[in-house]
Amino acid sequence: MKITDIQSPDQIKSMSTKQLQELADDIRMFLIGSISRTGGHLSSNLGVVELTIALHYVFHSPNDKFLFDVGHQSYTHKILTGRAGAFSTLRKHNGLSGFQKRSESVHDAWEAGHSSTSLSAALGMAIARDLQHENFEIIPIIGDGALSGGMALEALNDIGVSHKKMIIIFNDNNMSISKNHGAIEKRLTNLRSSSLYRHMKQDVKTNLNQTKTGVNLLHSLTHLRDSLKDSLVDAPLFKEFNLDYLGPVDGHNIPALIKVLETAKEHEGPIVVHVITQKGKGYKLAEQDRTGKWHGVGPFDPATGRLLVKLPPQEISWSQVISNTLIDLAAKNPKIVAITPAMAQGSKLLEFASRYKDRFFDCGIAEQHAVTMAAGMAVGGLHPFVSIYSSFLQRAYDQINHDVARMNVPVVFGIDRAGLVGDDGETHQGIYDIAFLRSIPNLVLSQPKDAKEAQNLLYSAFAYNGPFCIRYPRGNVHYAPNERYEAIEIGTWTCHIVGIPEQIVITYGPDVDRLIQKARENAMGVMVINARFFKPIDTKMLDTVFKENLPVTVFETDCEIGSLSSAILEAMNKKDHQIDIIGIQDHFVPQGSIRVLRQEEGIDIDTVFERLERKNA
Ligand SMILES: Cc1ncc(C[n+]2csc(CCOP(=O)(O)OP(=O)(O)O)c2C)c(N)n1
Ligand SMILES: CC(=O)[C@@H](O)[C@H](O)COP(=O)(O)O
Ligand SMILES: [Mg+2]
Repeated sequence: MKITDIQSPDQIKSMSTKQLQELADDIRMFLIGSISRTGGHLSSNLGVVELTIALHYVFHSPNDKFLFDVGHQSYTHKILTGRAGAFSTLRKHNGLSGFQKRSESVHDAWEAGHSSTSLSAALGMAIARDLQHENFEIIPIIGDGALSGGMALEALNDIGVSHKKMIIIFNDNNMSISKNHGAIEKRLTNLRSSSLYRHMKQDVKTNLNQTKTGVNLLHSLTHLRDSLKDSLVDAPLFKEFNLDYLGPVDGHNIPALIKVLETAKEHEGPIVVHVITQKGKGYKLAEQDRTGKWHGVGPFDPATGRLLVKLPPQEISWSQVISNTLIDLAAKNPKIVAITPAMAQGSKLLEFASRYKDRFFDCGIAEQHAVTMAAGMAVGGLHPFVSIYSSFLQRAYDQINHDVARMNVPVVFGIDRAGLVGDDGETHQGIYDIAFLRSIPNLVLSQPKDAKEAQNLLYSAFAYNGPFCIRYPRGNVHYAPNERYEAIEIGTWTCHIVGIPEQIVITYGPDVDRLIQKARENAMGVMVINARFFKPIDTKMLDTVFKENLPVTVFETDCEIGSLSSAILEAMNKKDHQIDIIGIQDHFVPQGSIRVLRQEEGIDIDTVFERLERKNA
C-alpha cells in the first residue's frame, strides 16, 4: 500500500504481522524522505513508528483518544489518520502542524507543544468521560524526557489515587532532546539493562522466528506478560505512584506491542506500559546522535546527512553569540555558572558544558526548578545564567517573581527564541515575555539590536547585582567578538538619525538596523530609537523625543498588549501626544516561516515602511 493511500487507521486493522512490519518500514522511509525536504522532528518520529502502528491497531481512534506529549512525535499518527499527502506542507504557513492539532483532524484529541501536559490532560478527560457515563479509552504517550517535567510528576501523583481508567504509554528512548538527566533516568537505566528485559527480548525474537502461526507467539507473549508481572519488584518507580505497570517491552516489536497493549486494555484503572524505543531508529546518523542534532532538523541530504541551509559567512546564531560571550566572561569570573532545562543543544551551551563541567547544570525539562535553583545559587554567592526559550519561560513565571525578583538576587536570564520562532507555530512563539515580565518589580529586561550590543549587555548583566534578562531571537546575526566590553547604562536607549527626520520610530532588536537601512535606501528622514530596555525604559529620551513634535510610531515585533508600546503609553500618560502602534495583535500566531508570519502580521519592514511613508504623505 502506498503511504499516501492511507485514509483511515481502519485500513491497518486487517493486516498481518508481516504486513504491519512492512508498513513500518515504508513509513520510516517516507519520514526520512519527507523530513529531509521540509525539516522537522526526525529522531523522535523514527523511534515511534511501530509503537504508533500498534496503538492504532489495538485501539479505535477517534473514539479512543491518543494524547502525544509535546506532540512532536505524532507524524506516524498523522500518516495513519490520512494526512501523508500533506507532508510536503509540514510546519509551513497554513500547512500541516508539527504537533497534534484539533482543527486538523478528529484523531487529534489534544494539542501541545510544551512538554509534560499529557498526563494531567488525560486525567481531566477521564474525569469528564466518567462523569458523563461515556465509554472510551484514553491513552497518553509520554517520553522519558517529558516525564521529568514537574507537571507530569504532579499528574502521576494524582492519577495514582484516581482509579480512572487510562493507559499511559511510557515511551522510553533514553534521550530527551540530547542526553536525558536525573534520578528517574538513573532508575530507568537499571531497568533497561536488566537481564529480565534482555531475556524477554530474546525470548520473543526466538519464538517469532520459529513460527508464523502465532501459537508459539501467543505462548511467548503470555510468558512475557507473566515475566512482566514478576518484574514489578524491579520497577518500583511507578509502583511508588500506586500505578500498575507492564513492561518493559521492545518498542520495535509489533506483535509484542500489540499483545501488551491488549493486556493493558483489559486492565481496570490506570496502568503504565513501559515501551523501550530507539530514537532515530532506521537512520544511522540519528541513531548514533547523543547531542540532539537530529532531534529537530532543517532540510538535509539523506545520503550524507549534510544540512542544506548554510549560514551566510560571518553570521552565527544569537544563541551562539551569547554562549561565546558567556564562555569568555566565565573564564574571568568563577562565580558564573550556566543552567539549562534540557535545551543545551538549542541554546548552544554544549561547549560551555564541556569547558566548565562543574559549572554547567542541565536539570531536565524543569523550567520552574531551573529558575528557583538559580535563585538558590545566587543566594549562595554564585552568579547564575539561566538560558530558557521565551515560550518555555511561561512555565516559570511564579519562580521569577517569587524567588528571583522578590529577593532581588543576581540571576541573568538568557531568554532565547524571543519573538516569532516560525515553524513550531502557536505553542512556541516567544512573543509574550516582554508583557508578562514587565510587571515584575526589580527586573531589568533588555534586548540587543546586534551582536556587539548583545555582548555588552551580557557583560553589563554580570556587573549588575540583581535579576537581569536579555532576550534574543531565533536566527542568525552578523558577528565579530568584541575587542573590549563596554558597560551599558541600565535603562538607556540610543537614537539614530537618518536624513532630516520627519517622524520618529521607536523599535528594538534587529529591526533597528533593518529600519535604518531601509530609510537610507529610500531617502526617508526618520529618527529611529533603539529601545534596548523594556524595563526600565528611557523616560529622559522619551521627553526629548516628544519635544520634537513629530509623529511617533512604536514598532514592536511581539504581542502588542502589554509590551513596549504599553510601557511608553504608561510613561506618557500625562503628556498630550498621539502614538501610532505597530505590533502583533491579540491572537495566537500560527506556524510559518518568520518572513511569512511577519508579512501576515504587518510587521515586516516593507509594510511598516509603507505605513510610515503614508504618514509623510
Ligand atoms: C516545557 C518544555 N520545555 C522544553 C521543551 C523542548 N523539548 C521538546 S521535546 C523535548 C525532549 C522530550 O524528550 P522525550 O519526552 O523523551 O521525547 P523524545 O523526543 O525523546 O521522544 C524537549 C526538551 C518543550 N517542548 N516544553
Ligand atoms: C518540540 C520542541 O519543543 C523542540 O524540539 C523545539 O522544536 C526546538 O526548537 P528550536 O528548533 O528552535 O531549537
Ligand atoms: Mg525520550
